[in-house]
Amino acid sequence: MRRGFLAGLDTPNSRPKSSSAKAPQHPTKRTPLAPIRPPPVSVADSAPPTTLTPIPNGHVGCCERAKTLPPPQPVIFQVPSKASQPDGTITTCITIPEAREKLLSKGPYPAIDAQEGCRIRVVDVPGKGKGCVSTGAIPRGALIIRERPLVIAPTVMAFPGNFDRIVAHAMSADARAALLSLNNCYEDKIIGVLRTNNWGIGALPGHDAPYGGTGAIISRINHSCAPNALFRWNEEMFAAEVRALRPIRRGEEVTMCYVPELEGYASRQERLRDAYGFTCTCEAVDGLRAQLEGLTSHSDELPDARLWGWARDTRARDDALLGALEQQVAIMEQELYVRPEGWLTVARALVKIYCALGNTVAARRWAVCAASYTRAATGTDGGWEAVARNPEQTVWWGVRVKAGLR
Ligand SMILES: C[S@@+](CC[C@H](N)C(=O)[O-])C[C@H]1O[C@@H](n2cnc3c(N)ncnc32)[C@H](O)[C@@H]1O
Repeated sequence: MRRGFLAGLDTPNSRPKSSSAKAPQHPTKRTPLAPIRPPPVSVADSAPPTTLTPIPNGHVGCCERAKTLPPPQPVIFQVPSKASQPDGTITTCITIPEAREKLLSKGPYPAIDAQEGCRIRVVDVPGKGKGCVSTGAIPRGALIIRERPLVIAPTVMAFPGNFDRIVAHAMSADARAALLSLNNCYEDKIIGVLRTNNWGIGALPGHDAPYGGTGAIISRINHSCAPNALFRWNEEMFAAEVRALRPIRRGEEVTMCYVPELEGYASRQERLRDAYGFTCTCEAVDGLRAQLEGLTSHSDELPDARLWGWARDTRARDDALLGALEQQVAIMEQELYVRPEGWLTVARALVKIYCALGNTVAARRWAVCAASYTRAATGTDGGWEAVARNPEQTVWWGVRVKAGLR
């Protein structure tokens, strides 16, 4: 059974409680498709690692009890310190001494303004337990919530047998109650809650290993294979952020994808069942998703050299580069695909092409798209809003026209 980022480290409590339940048959017949990324490396397949590959953004079935790794030396401490922020959420960090020093020396971290960063509320969602719905309309790229986690912990670690008790003891009564109120699809108490609710935050300063963060509200966000929101760890603020991947209506459920979206339907379902104990019934399927992987421009943006070559090539047609990009756009729209990396490879190239062609309307449209996806992924627009305002100011503007090609 392969689960999250680890396989072969099963313990009696490391399977979701309901994972043995037979999955309901999906109404449509689906063809399993090859994953876009190589399968995760199993720790059990190799010697105990000295460094671990940081997990990509997104949910992971994590915080495994490992039997084969050396005894852990976790340190548990609070960030930011109670003294610096008496009223804010204090994060209980489980890490190694080197990371502790780095994290504490980078602080004090700015306070989180709960009003600025919370456009969702937790409600009961039929068939999913609790979930989050938006309290108002949210444009693409906008901040939905910024939250300091209750706990951050490595997702791969040999946790000691008394881990639950040690962590619970280290936390304040309120934080412990908030953590333990979260959904838990495992038998283990705290490790189970972390595994059910962690979002990948990547490596910590001082420890090149994958970590996950669990938050009181962010961890209530349910999964969709066609999500409308994206998780991001803001290291400077020591906070988790969720941003909109497309415009979200007031009252709409906010969802994020717990698994790689381009992976085949069967594989996504398997991961969700194995790590989170549920079968996804959402609409997003695989019709054309595999083709996104095949389109070179999905992972490799058209290089500027090629764009310049086309822009100055008297024999090339104006639409020579547009066909593949438009095909990709059509597939992404049809498949409800919203990952910024896919859209940005297309949008950035289209801005340049339409600038070269001197097409203000189209250049602006794609610059707005690039700005909002960049904001969703990074928290800033990356300069694309200025391009959207004045595409004529870019170096690409009218290149084909100036070259006497039109
Ligand atoms: C991180 S929690 C999300 C919040 C959770 N629904 C709650 O009540 O706190 C993950 C768990 O939510 C449930 N869940 C998330 N997405 C779901 C979905 N699309 N369909 C059914 N259950 C889902 C599963 O039980 C999963 O283990």
